[in-house]
Amino acid sequence: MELDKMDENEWRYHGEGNKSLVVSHVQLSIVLRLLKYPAEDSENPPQTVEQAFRQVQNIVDFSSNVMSCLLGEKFVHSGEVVKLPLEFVRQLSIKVQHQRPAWRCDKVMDIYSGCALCLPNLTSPTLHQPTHTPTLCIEIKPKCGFLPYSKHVSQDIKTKVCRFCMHQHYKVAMGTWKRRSRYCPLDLFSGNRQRMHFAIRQLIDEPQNNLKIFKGGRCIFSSMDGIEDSMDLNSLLHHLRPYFQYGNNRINSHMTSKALLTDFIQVVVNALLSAGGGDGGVGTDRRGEGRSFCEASLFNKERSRHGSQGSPSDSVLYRVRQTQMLDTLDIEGLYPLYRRVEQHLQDFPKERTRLQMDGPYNEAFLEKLHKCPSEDDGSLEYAVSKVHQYRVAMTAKDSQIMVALVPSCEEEEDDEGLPGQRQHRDFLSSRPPAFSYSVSILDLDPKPFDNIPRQLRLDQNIVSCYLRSSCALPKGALPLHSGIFTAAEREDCTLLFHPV
Ligand SMILES: O=P(O)(O)O[C@@H]1[C@@H](OP(=O)(O)O)[C@H](OP(=O)(O)O)[C@H](O)[C@H](OP(=O)(O)O)[C@H]1OP(=O)(O)O
Ligand SMILES: Nc1ncnc2c1ncn2[C@@H]1O[C@H](COP(=O)(O)OP(=O)(O)OP(=O)(O)O)[C@@H](O)[C@H]1O
Repeated sequence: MELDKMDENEWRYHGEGNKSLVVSHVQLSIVLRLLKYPAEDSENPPQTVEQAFRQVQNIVDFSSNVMSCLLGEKFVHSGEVVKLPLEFVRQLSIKVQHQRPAWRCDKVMDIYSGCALCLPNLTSPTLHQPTHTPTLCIEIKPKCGFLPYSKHVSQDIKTKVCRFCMHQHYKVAMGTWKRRSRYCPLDLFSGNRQRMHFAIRQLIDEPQNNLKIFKGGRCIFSSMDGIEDSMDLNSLLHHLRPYFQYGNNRINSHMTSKALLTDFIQVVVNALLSAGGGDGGVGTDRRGEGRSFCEASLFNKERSRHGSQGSPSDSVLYRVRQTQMLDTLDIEGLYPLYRRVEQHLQDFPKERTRLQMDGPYNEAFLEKLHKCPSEDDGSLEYAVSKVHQYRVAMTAKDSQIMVALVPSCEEEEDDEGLPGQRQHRDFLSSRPPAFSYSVSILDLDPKPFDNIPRQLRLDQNIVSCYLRSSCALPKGALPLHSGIFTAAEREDCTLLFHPV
């Protein structure tokens, strides 16, 4: 990529989140991730070019120096900061505007700084020859995979029902989504194949912003619009069928949609549980023991109690959850420590730099994170360490897991593998067909220190909204799933017990 010869026609809209917009190159396997600003700031950029550059550099440093150490290098691609010609960025912004979902247009792309993050395109890791099968890619935003165990938790319900399941009530009440998702992160992180299968099935039913599926780098399945559902299961099945019908005894046989979906989910589960050549083994995540089931999950409680050992210790799920669990105090226990730091910074504003509240995210930051007294000794250092740990946990709770799959026969032909990535590659020896895969973790940006009060307010709103919905239901009934199964819900449960 030659930065002085950038042409907007060589880039297309790829996707966006709350704070960045991503475009992909039409030929090379790379993406550019550009910052977004609130639309009201579009006339006056909220930061200088130097600040924007620092923000993007901080993202790279946080990912490569902090998150990569915690999550494992094999899963993390930190990318590099690039400085783009402003005219290119302006033309690009005009070009992609009509493809952006309306609900994301409260923010505009940064056209002033020219700073962007250049990353490998994890959804189309190989340049396909016409004969090659396009890569299938599944992106999951799993959210928080454990129940808080902190003594500071004031509401008992938080130790029984997970944050995601409670948040669903709040999101529907606020009009963010039309329907509640029946996905529960604790099922996905459980390491129990049936629970994981169930969780992914729920994501397919109601993807919200937790699931996207790509084929050859193009998004083929997602909830593109916040309110209207634009995903179509039949079209997804149509895309998947060729991947699951080749080989062995399936060449001429017709798979039912249910069997096709079961195979597909099984391949994803295998990838999520597998390791890239590490030592394997079952997780020994003692802090989460006995608290691995969310009472709002629809998955059969008895079954889950008898077989959820946790994910293997070198799997992506284990690493993400362990990092999330750096939030040891819960926002309720953390907030007073935030106040201690905030008070100190009000008295001594210059200390913000020494304490690395906004970076730089280097080895010294990692050391602050690790060197934390086990008990609160009333010190500023304790508070700073806990705040840093909490922010790292927040990043892990908001990250995405990307699983790229290539049928393994393709892989044998093309010994180059999945270029553009440091590989976590293995063969999945599930029932046919076999896939080779790579697993990555995206969106590892630092969460601002000043966001912490918002976290507390949101936590309170989520819990009170959930408790209000519980009061409206008959005694003993948990609000997410009232126990009265619809035909569709029963169907989902039977899918679990198909022979595999
Ligand atoms: O607070 P949460 O759990 O709702 O997470 C926010 C996400 O909402 P979600 O519930 O996943 O739909 C939210 O995602 P959406 O915009 O809803 O797709 C962002 O990821 C937000 O992060 P940031 O402020 O952009 O850095 C996330 O905010 P942080 O809490 O991670 O700062
Ligand atoms: N390296 C990459 N390769 C391929 N696709 C990517 C890559 N990085 C991001 N994307 C796509 O772009 C989308 C938006 O990116 P990202 O999640 O980083 O945005 P964000 O604004 O930081 O999200 P959030 O809402 O969590 O703040 C992702 O959901 C993913 O589909």
